[in-house]
Amino acid sequence: MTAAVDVAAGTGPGATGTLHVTKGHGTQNDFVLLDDRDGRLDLSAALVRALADRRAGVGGDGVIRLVGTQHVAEGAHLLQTAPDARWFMDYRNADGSVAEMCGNGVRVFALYLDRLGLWDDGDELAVGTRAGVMRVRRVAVPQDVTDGAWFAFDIGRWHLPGGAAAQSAGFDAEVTVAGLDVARPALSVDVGNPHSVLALPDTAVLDAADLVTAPRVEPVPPYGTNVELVVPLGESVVDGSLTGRLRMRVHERGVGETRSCGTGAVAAAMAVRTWAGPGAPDVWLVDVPGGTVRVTALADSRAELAGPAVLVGEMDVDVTALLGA
Ligand SMILES: N[C@@H](CCC[C@H](N)C(=O)O)C(=O)O
Repeated sequence: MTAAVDVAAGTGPGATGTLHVTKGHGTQNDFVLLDDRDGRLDLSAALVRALADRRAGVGGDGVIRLVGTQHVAEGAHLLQTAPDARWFMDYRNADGSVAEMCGNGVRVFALYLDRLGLWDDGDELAVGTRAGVMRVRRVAVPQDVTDGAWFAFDIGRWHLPGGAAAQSAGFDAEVTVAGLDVARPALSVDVGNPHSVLALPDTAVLDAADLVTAPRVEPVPPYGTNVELVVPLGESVVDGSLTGRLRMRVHERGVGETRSCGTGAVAAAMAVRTWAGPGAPDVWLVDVPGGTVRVTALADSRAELAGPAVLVGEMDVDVTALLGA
């Protein structure tokens, strides 16, 4: 079913009609999904905020619009190199801002396309995003993890914006987190979107962090950043591979504290791997408040993200009531 808002009236105050939405999550990073495959909806920041509102709306950390790739500005470029990327994930944070990428969102989007009968290219599904094309496939659930359907994809190249200097120092920024006493060194990691990762000594300190208050990052990142707090938990053999394990909490740009962040898990694992130096595991299980995801370092500074995706239900939203509240 496609969106049925009165598009002539726009999607700001005064919009009318109903909007059919689906609610889903990946390790409890939750999203409101809209089917706008024909690209008729001009999704306003006001509508995103209203849908994401946990009291007066549907509730979510973000809103994901499914749109035909040919209908978005980035589409022509994406389709030139990946003509099979027919569907684009237009990702918005709960505050209405546009984000380049959402790792948990890609998996939930893939399940949504499957549910709509739009995953029609066999084993692999090409998803267009502002950070490039993600090729999603189904994978087995790792040993000792209980969630249902798992999906994996190569998230592309990650890099340290601070370059070789940041790599050898292990940090290029300082982050002050409420509830923790001092400013701590952090490493900036770009995974298509910006992240700042800081290590904490143990899980008691991690639990003491107040992430209701936005962490202060110096120097101030020009486009904002997502902040990940991590505690390395050691290494063991999982499914035959030496695997590192981390606990992570995250404060997301445009949202606040969330129960998981896929790109954040990649940034955290790659930061810890950088700090550990040669011999560090390629595979990392990242425990977040909402579950566990797996990050695998690939050749050529690429990384794979794997984790669960769940769709929990659908509803028709009265747009006038939503925006009028
Ligand atoms: N939760 C997402 C990331 C969503 C975007 C982020 N808040 C940003 O603004 O960069 C994930 O799973 O990666």
